[in-house]
Amino acid sequence: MSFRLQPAAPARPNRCQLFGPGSRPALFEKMAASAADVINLDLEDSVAPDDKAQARRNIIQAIGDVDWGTKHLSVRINGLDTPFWYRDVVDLLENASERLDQIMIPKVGCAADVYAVDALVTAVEAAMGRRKRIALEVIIESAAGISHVEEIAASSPRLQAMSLGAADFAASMGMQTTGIGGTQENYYMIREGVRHWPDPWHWAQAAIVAACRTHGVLPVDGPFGDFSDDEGFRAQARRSATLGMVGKWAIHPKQVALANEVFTPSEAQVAEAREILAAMEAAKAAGQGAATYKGRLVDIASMRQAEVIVRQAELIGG
Ligand SMILES: CC(=O)SCCNC(=O)CCNC(=O)[C@H](O)C(C)(C)COP(=O)(O)OP(=O)(O)OC[C@H]1O[C@@H](n2cnc3c(N)ncnc32)[C@H](O)[C@@H]1OP(=O)(O)O
Ligand SMILES: O=CC(=O)O
Ligand SMILES: [Mg+2]
Repeated sequence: MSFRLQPAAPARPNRCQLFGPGSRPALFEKMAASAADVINLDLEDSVAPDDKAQARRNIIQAIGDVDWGTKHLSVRINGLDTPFWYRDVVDLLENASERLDQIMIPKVGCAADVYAVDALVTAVEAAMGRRKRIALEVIIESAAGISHVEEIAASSPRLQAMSLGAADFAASMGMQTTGIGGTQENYYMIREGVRHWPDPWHWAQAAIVAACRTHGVLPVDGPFGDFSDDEGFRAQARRSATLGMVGKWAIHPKQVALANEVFTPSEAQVAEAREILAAMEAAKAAGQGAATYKGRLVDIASMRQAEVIVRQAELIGG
């Protein structure tokens, strides 16, 4: 381990981020009543250009009027390549109540993109005398974003979370698919005549997790478009959780329970983690750094692995 300790990511649950278009205010109360940890009110790609101004007004009003409980409340602004983003930031921070927790920046391609939003947020916060410091989250969803993922993760002390946006990522990379996340029919290997489908998102996810863990940011898996396919969602989410991601987006309310299920460690996982910690405490007391647990090696690294699971459960209240 480097002498620089790995910074901890923000200690808040982020198992599911539920999205809804800012142009459909009828959904806001339903989003607030959901079991998602994070709410993303959208001004970007789910809102048509002619509806952007009204969507901003809807969101500003709802931030103050709706009871969001303890949810982490985030608004996705428009990308820096559009004429909309600066007005999104200015209108939100001049007019929305202090209930707003976070701004999500889509299509981030380099650290300077985050710097630009941070500078504007900082200026408007100061001018308005806002007391709550707004957090930032970013979406990695372009070739530039994944190429600069590490500098983006290090770009601002406001940065709390980073998601993979599979739809725009696929488009930017020129991937031959219209699917949003999940297994891709033509991405397969053949062994002895049998097809196997590897995960085309794996490397981007692993790069995001490494960048996030280096800089104390929460790594999150983005959308899974086919909301009729529960098992497909589960499989994608389980792969993400196994790689170190803390949560996943829901683009339909039926995906919230699926994400919460996968990103909440099961009772069996937590019990096993606690048993490993106990086995290692006993080993240490006996002057040993390694022990046998259920016929397999556990050592001091196993304690760090077990602690990840116990910490996740404690964060969620398990
Ligand atoms: C690639 C990306 O950028 S993804 C992120 C941006 N995209 C989004 O934000 C899209 C979010 N999702 C949606 O807009 C919608 O869920 C859609 C368009 C996919 C489907 O909408 P609908 O056709 O209304 O869905 P459906 O009829 O299945 O809805 C079932 C119920 O869930 C409600 N519902 C639908 N979407 C949401 C939502 N996002 N949040 C909360 N409730 C919702 C509906 O109002 C309906 O409620 P009811 O039973 O009380 O009538
Ligand atoms: O914004 C999300 C995406 O998948 O694109
Ligand atoms: Mg996108």
